[in-house]
Amino acid sequence: MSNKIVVALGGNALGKSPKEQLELVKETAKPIVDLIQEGNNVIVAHGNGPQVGMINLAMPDMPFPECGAMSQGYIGYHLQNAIREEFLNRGMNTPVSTVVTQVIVDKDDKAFNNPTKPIGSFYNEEEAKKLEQEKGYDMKEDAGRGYRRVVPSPIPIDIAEKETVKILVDNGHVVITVGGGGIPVIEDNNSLIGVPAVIDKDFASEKIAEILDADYLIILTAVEKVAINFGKENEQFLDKLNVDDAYKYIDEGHFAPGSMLPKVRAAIKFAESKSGRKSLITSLERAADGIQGKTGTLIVK
Ligand SMILES: Nc1ncnc2c1ncn2[C@@H]1O[C@H](COP(=O)(O)OP(=O)(O)O)[C@@H](O)[C@H]1O
Ligand SMILES: NC(=O)OP(=O)(O)O
Repeated sequence: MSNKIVVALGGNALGKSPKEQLELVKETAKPIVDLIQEGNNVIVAHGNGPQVGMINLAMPDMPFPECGAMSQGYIGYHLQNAIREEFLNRGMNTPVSTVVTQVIVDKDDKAFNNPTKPIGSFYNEEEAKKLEQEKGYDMKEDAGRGYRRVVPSPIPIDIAEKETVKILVDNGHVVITVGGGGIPVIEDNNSLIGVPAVIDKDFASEKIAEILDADYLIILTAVEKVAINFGKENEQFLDKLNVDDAYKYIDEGHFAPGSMLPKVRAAIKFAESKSGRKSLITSLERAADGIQGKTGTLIVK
Protein backbone atom coordinates (compact mmCIF):
# COMPACT_ATOMS: atom_id res chain seq x y z
CA MET A 1 0.00 0.00 0.00
CA SER A 2 1.23 3.49 -0.81
CA ASN A 3 1.64 5.84 2.14
CA LYS A 4 2.84 9.38 2.53
CA ILE A 5 5.67 9.14 5.06
CA VAL A 6 7.73 11.79 6.79
CA VAL A 7 11.02 10.22 7.83
CA ALA A 8 12.98 12.03 10.56
CA LEU A 9 16.64 11.01 10.61
CA GLY A 10 18.53 10.98 13.90
CA GLY A 11 22.17 11.57 14.70
CA ASN A 12 23.30 8.05 13.83
CA ALA A 13 22.25 8.62 10.20
CA LEU A 14 24.73 11.48 9.86
CA GLY A 15 27.81 10.69 11.98
CA LYS A 16 30.09 13.02 13.84
CA SER A 17 32.03 14.81 11.11
CA PRO A 18 31.44 15.85 7.48
CA LYS A 19 33.82 13.07 6.34
CA GLU A 20 31.99 10.41 8.36
CA GLN A 21 28.65 11.83 7.19
CA LEU A 22 29.60 11.55 3.53
CA GLU A 23 30.16 7.80 4.03
CA LEU A 24 27.22 7.19 6.37
CA VAL A 25 24.59 8.84 4.15
CA LYS A 26 25.20 6.13 1.54
CA GLU A 27 23.75 3.65 4.07
CA THR A 28 21.09 6.14 5.17
CA ALA A 29 19.87 6.47 1.58
CA LYS A 30 19.14 2.74 1.23
CA PRO A 31 16.15 2.37 3.60
CA ILE A 32 14.76 5.68 2.29
CA VAL A 33 14.91 4.45 -1.30
CA ASP A 34 13.53 1.05 -0.17
CA LEU A 35 10.43 2.83 1.12
CA ILE A 36 10.07 4.79 -2.14
CA GLN A 37 10.63 1.70 -4.28
CA GLU A 38 7.80 0.03 -2.34
CA GLY A 39 5.53 2.80 -3.65
CA ASN A 40 5.54 5.21 -0.71
CA ASN A 41 5.83 8.97 -0.99
CA VAL A 42 8.71 9.96 1.31
CA ILE A 43 9.66 13.33 2.77
CA VAL A 44 13.00 13.47 4.58
CA ALA A 45 13.80 15.52 7.68
CA HIS A 46 16.94 15.33 9.80
CA GLY A 47 18.60 16.56 12.98
CA ASN A 48 21.58 18.89 13.30
CA GLY A 49 22.46 18.94 17.02
CA PRO A 50 26.11 17.84 16.67
CA GLN A 51 26.57 19.80 13.42
CA VAL A 52 25.11 23.15 14.51
CA GLY A 53 27.17 22.96 17.72
CA MET A 54 30.33 22.26 15.73
CA ILE A 55 29.66 25.17 13.34
CA ASN A 56 29.02 27.64 16.17
CA LEU A 57 32.08 26.44 18.10
CA ALA A 58 34.24 27.03 15.01
CA MET A 59 32.61 30.42 14.28
CA PRO A 60 31.44 31.89 17.59
CA ASP A 61 30.38 35.17 15.92
CA MET A 62 28.11 33.38 13.46
CA PRO A 63 24.49 33.85 14.63
CA PHE A 64 22.57 30.67 15.41
CA PRO A 65 20.02 30.92 12.57
CA GLU A 66 22.91 31.20 10.10
CA CYS A 67 24.62 28.21 11.76
CA GLY A 68 21.35 26.29 11.35
CA ALA A 69 21.13 27.33 7.69
CA MET A 70 24.70 26.16 7.10
CA SER A 71 23.94 22.80 8.70
CA GLN A 72 20.81 22.40 6.52
CA GLY A 73 22.86 23.19 3.46
CA TYR A 74 25.71 20.76 3.88
CA ILE A 75 23.64 17.95 5.37
CA GLY A 76 21.07 18.36 2.58
CA TYR A 77 23.83 18.38 -0.02
CA HIS A 78 25.20 15.06 1.26
CA LEU A 79 21.76 13.47 1.67
CA GLN A 80 20.36 14.53 -1.69
CA ASN A 81 23.42 13.25 -3.53
CA ALA A 82 23.38 9.94 -1.64
CA ILE A 83 19.67 9.42 -2.35
CA ARG A 84 20.14 10.44 -6.02
CA GLU A 85 22.99 7.94 -6.39
CA GLU A 86 20.95 5.16 -4.74
CA PHE A 87 18.08 5.88 -7.16
CA LEU A 88 20.42 5.75 -10.16
CA ASN A 89 21.99 2.50 -8.88
CA ARG A 90 18.51 0.99 -8.94
CA GLY A 91 17.64 2.36 -12.38
CA MET A 92 15.31 5.01 -10.97
CA ASN A 93 15.52 8.73 -11.72
CA THR A 94 13.23 10.29 -9.13
CA PRO A 95 14.19 13.94 -8.58
CA VAL A 96 15.51 14.81 -5.13
CA SER A 97 16.32 18.19 -3.64
CA THR A 98 16.75 20.07 -0.39
CA VAL A 99 14.57 23.05 0.47
CA VAL A 100 16.14 25.65 2.76
CA THR A 101 13.31 25.64 5.28
CA GLN A 102 12.41 28.28 7.83
CA VAL A 103 10.20 27.39 10.75
CA ILE A 104 8.11 30.09 12.36
CA VAL A 105 8.18 30.26 16.14
CA ASP A 106 6.57 32.51 18.76
CA LYS A 107 8.84 35.36 19.84
CA ASP A 108 7.40 34.97 23.36
CA ASP A 109 7.96 31.22 23.53
CA LYS A 110 9.08 30.45 27.10
CA ALA A 111 11.89 28.33 25.66
CA PHE A 112 13.91 31.49 24.97
CA ASN A 113 14.41 31.86 28.74
CA ASN A 114 14.98 28.17 29.39
CA PRO A 115 17.61 26.51 27.16
CA THR A 116 17.00 22.75 26.89
CA LYS A 117 18.16 21.60 23.45
CA PRO A 118 21.49 19.70 23.59
CA ILE A 119 23.88 20.53 20.76
CA GLY A 120 27.51 19.88 19.85
CA SER A 121 29.83 17.33 21.42
CA PHE A 122 29.69 15.58 24.77
CA TYR A 123 31.98 16.74 27.59
CA ASN A 124 32.84 15.49 31.08
CA GLU A 125 31.77 17.48 34.14
CA GLU A 126 35.10 19.30 34.50
CA GLU A 127 35.18 20.34 30.82
CA ALA A 128 31.55 21.41 31.05
CA LYS A 129 32.28 23.72 34.02
CA LYS A 130 35.20 25.23 32.11
CA LEU A 131 33.02 25.94 29.07
CA GLU A 132 30.38 27.57 31.27
CA GLN A 133 32.99 29.86 32.78
CA GLU A 134 35.07 30.62 29.69
CA LYS A 135 32.43 30.78 26.96
CA GLY A 136 29.28 31.46 28.96
CA TYR A 137 27.58 28.35 27.56
CA ASP A 138 24.67 26.72 29.37
CA MET A 139 25.70 23.09 29.94
CA LYS A 140 23.46 20.17 30.98
CA GLU A 141 23.79 16.46 31.47
CA ASP A 142 22.28 14.70 28.43
CA ALA A 143 20.48 11.43 29.18
CA GLY A 144 23.41 9.82 31.04
CA ARG A 145 25.76 10.31 28.09
CA GLY A 146 27.80 13.29 29.38
CA TYR A 147 27.44 17.06 29.34
CA ARG A 148 26.40 19.12 26.33
CA ARG A 149 25.73 22.73 25.58
CA VAL A 150 22.02 23.57 25.64
CA VAL A 151 20.25 26.32 23.69
CA PRO A 152 16.61 27.50 23.49
CA SER A 153 14.30 25.25 21.49
CA PRO A 154 10.94 26.91 20.74
CA ILE A 155 7.93 24.96 19.47
CA PRO A 156 7.35 25.13 15.69
CA ILE A 157 4.18 27.02 14.73
CA ASP A 158 4.31 27.01 10.93
CA ILE A 159 6.64 26.31 8.02
CA ALA A 160 7.46 29.22 5.74
CA GLU A 161 8.20 27.12 2.64
CA LYS A 162 5.30 24.69 3.09
CA GLU A 163 3.69 25.48 -0.30
CA THR A 164 6.96 24.80 -2.13
CA VAL A 165 7.39 21.51 -0.27
CA LYS A 166 3.77 20.53 -1.04
CA ILE A 167 4.14 21.21 -4.77
CA LEU A 168 7.35 19.20 -4.99
CA VAL A 169 5.90 16.29 -2.99
CA ASP A 170 2.66 16.29 -5.00
CA ASN A 171 4.74 16.04 -8.17
CA GLY A 172 6.66 12.98 -7.03
CA HIS A 173 9.85 14.69 -5.91
CA VAL A 174 11.75 13.55 -2.84
CA VAL A 175 12.19 16.59 -0.62
CA ILE A 176 14.62 17.07 2.22
CA THR A 177 13.05 19.69 4.46
CA VAL A 178 13.00 21.12 8.03
CA GLY A 179 16.64 20.07 8.33
CA GLY A 180 17.85 20.58 11.90
CA GLY A 181 14.27 21.40 12.86
CA GLY A 182 14.30 24.28 10.36
CA ILE A 183 15.86 27.73 10.65
CA PRO A 184 14.00 29.36 13.56
CA VAL A 185 12.37 32.66 12.53
CA ILE A 186 9.74 35.03 13.85
CA GLU A 187 7.32 36.95 11.64
CA ASP A 188 7.62 40.72 11.69
CA ASN A 189 5.20 42.25 9.16
CA ASN A 190 6.61 41.09 5.81
CA SER A 191 9.93 39.98 7.26
CA LEU A 192 11.09 36.68 8.63
CA ILE A 193 13.76 37.31 11.24
CA GLY A 194 16.10 34.58 12.49
CA VAL A 195 16.21 33.96 16.23
CA PRO A 196 18.95 32.28 18.28
CA ALA A 197 17.59 28.80 18.87
CA VAL A 198 17.64 25.23 17.57
CA ILE A 199 14.23 23.67 16.96
CA ASP A 200 13.78 20.02 17.79
CA LYS A 201 13.69 18.08 14.52
CA ASP A 202 11.14 15.62 15.90
CA PHE A 203 8.65 18.46 16.49
CA ALA A 204 9.40 20.14 13.14
CA SER A 205 9.00 16.78 11.38
CA GLU A 206 5.65 16.34 13.11
CA LYS A 207 4.58 19.79 11.94
CA ILE A 208 5.43 19.17 8.28
CA ALA A 209 3.80 15.72 8.51
CA GLU A 210 0.54 17.36 9.64
CA ILE A 211 0.77 20.08 6.98
CA LEU A 212 1.37 17.55 4.20
CA ASP A 213 -1.40 15.30 5.55
CA ALA A 214 1.02 12.39 5.85
CA ASP A 215 -0.10 8.92 6.93
CA TYR A 216 3.04 8.13 8.88
CA LEU A 217 5.66 9.94 10.89
CA ILE A 218 8.69 7.65 11.16
CA ILE A 219 11.37 8.72 13.61
CA LEU A 220 14.59 6.84 12.93
CA THR A 221 17.11 6.72 15.71
CA ALA A 222 19.72 4.39 17.23
CA VAL A 223 17.25 2.04 18.95
CA GLU A 224 14.85 -0.39 17.27
CA LYS A 225 12.09 0.16 19.84
CA VAL A 226 11.11 2.49 22.64
CA ALA A 227 11.51 0.99 26.11
CA ILE A 228 10.11 1.52 29.54
CA ASN A 229 12.66 1.18 32.33
CA PHE A 230 15.27 1.85 29.64
CA GLY A 231 18.73 0.56 30.58
CA LYS A 232 17.44 -1.10 33.77
CA GLU A 233 17.15 -4.79 34.64
CA ASN A 234 13.40 -4.74 34.01
CA GLU A 235 13.75 -2.92 30.65
CA GLN A 236 10.82 -3.70 28.35
CA PHE A 237 10.77 -2.79 24.67
CA LEU A 238 7.35 -1.84 23.32
CA ASP A 239 5.80 -2.97 20.00
CA LYS A 240 2.79 -0.72 20.30
CA LEU A 241 1.99 2.27 22.45
CA ASN A 242 -1.35 4.02 22.65
CA VAL A 243 -1.31 7.69 23.54
CA ASP A 244 -2.89 7.19 26.97
CA ASP A 245 -0.14 4.78 28.01
CA ALA A 246 2.45 7.07 26.40
CA TYR A 247 1.30 9.99 28.60
CA LYS A 248 1.40 7.72 31.66
CA TYR A 249 4.95 6.60 30.86
CA ILE A 250 6.01 10.21 30.30
CA ASP A 251 4.68 11.11 33.76
CA GLU A 252 6.55 8.15 35.22
CA GLY A 253 9.77 9.48 33.67
CA HIS A 254 10.57 6.61 31.29
CA PHE A 255 11.82 8.81 28.43
CA ALA A 256 14.96 10.91 28.79
CA PRO A 257 14.33 14.65 28.15
CA GLY A 258 17.29 15.26 25.79
CA SER A 259 16.69 12.16 23.68
CA MET A 260 13.60 9.92 23.68
CA LEU A 261 11.09 12.31 25.25
CA PRO A 262 10.76 14.71 22.26
CA LYS A 263 10.36 11.71 19.94
CA VAL A 264 7.55 10.22 22.00
CA ARG A 265 5.87 13.64 22.36
CA ALA A 266 6.09 14.30 18.60
CA ALA A 267 4.79 10.78 17.92
CA ILE A 268 1.82 11.33 20.24
CA LYS A 269 1.03 14.72 18.70
CA PHE A 270 0.94 13.26 15.18
CA ALA A 271 -1.13 10.21 16.20
CA GLU A 272 -3.61 12.50 17.96
CA SER A 273 -3.83 15.06 15.15
CA LYS A 274 -6.20 13.10 12.89
CA SER A 275 -7.82 9.70 12.87
CA GLY A 276 -5.72 7.05 11.11
CA ARG A 277 -2.38 8.82 11.48
CA LYS A 278 0.36 6.66 12.93
CA SER A 279 3.82 7.28 14.28
CA LEU A 280 6.64 4.78 14.34
CA ILE A 281 9.90 4.98 16.25
CA THR A 282 12.55 2.54 15.08
CA SER A 283 16.12 2.28 13.87
CA LEU A 284 17.35 3.36 10.46
CA GLU A 285 18.27 -0.22 9.55
CA ARG A 286 14.78 -1.55 10.37
CA ALA A 287 12.74 1.22 8.70
CA ALA A 288 11.40 -0.92 5.84
CA ASP A 289 10.46 -3.77 8.24
CA GLY A 290 8.96 -1.23 10.60
CA ILE A 291 6.55 0.14 8.02
CA GLN A 292 5.45 -3.43 7.30
CA GLY A 293 4.60 -3.83 10.99
CA LYS A 294 7.47 -6.22 11.66
CA THR A 295 9.35 -4.10 14.19
CA GLY A 296 9.64 -0.70 15.89
CA THR A 297 7.27 0.94 18.33
CA LEU A 298 4.01 2.00 16.73
CA ILE A 299 2.30 4.92 18.46
CA VAL A 300 -1.43 5.13 17.82
CA LYS A 301 -4.41 6.99 19.22
N1 LIG B 1 12.92 4.93 27.02
C1 LIG B 1 13.83 4.83 26.07
N2 LIG B 1 13.72 3.89 25.11
C2 LIG B 1 14.65 3.78 24.14
N3 LIG B 1 15.71 4.63 24.03
C3 LIG B 1 15.86 5.59 24.95
C4 LIG B 1 14.93 5.75 26.01
N4 LIG B 1 15.32 6.81 26.76
C5 LIG B 1 16.42 7.29 26.22
N5 LIG B 1 16.78 6.56 25.12
C6 LIG B 1 17.97 6.88 24.31
O1 LIG B 1 17.56 7.83 23.34
C7 LIG B 1 18.40 7.67 22.21
C8 LIG B 1 17.80 8.42 21.04
O2 LIG B 1 17.95 9.80 21.26
P1 LIG B 1 19.04 10.67 20.49
O3 LIG B 1 20.30 9.88 20.34
O4 LIG B 1 19.12 11.97 21.18
O5 LIG B 1 18.27 10.84 19.14
P2 LIG B 1 18.64 11.12 17.61
O6 LIG B 1 18.64 9.77 16.95
O7 LIG B 1 17.52 11.99 17.16
O8 LIG B 1 19.98 11.80 17.55
C9 LIG B 1 18.46 6.18 22.06
O9 LIG B 1 19.55 5.77 21.27
C10 LIG B 1 18.59 5.72 23.51
O10 LIG B 1 19.94 5.63 23.88
N1 LIG C 1 17.65 19.91 15.68
C1 LIG C 1 17.64 18.67 16.24
O1 LIG C 1 16.65 18.23 16.83
O2 LIG C 1 18.83 17.96 16.14
P1 LIG C 1 19.14 16.52 16.75
O3 LIG C 1 18.08 15.59 16.26
O4 LIG C 1 20.51 16.17 16.23
O5 LIG C 1 19.11 16.67 18.25
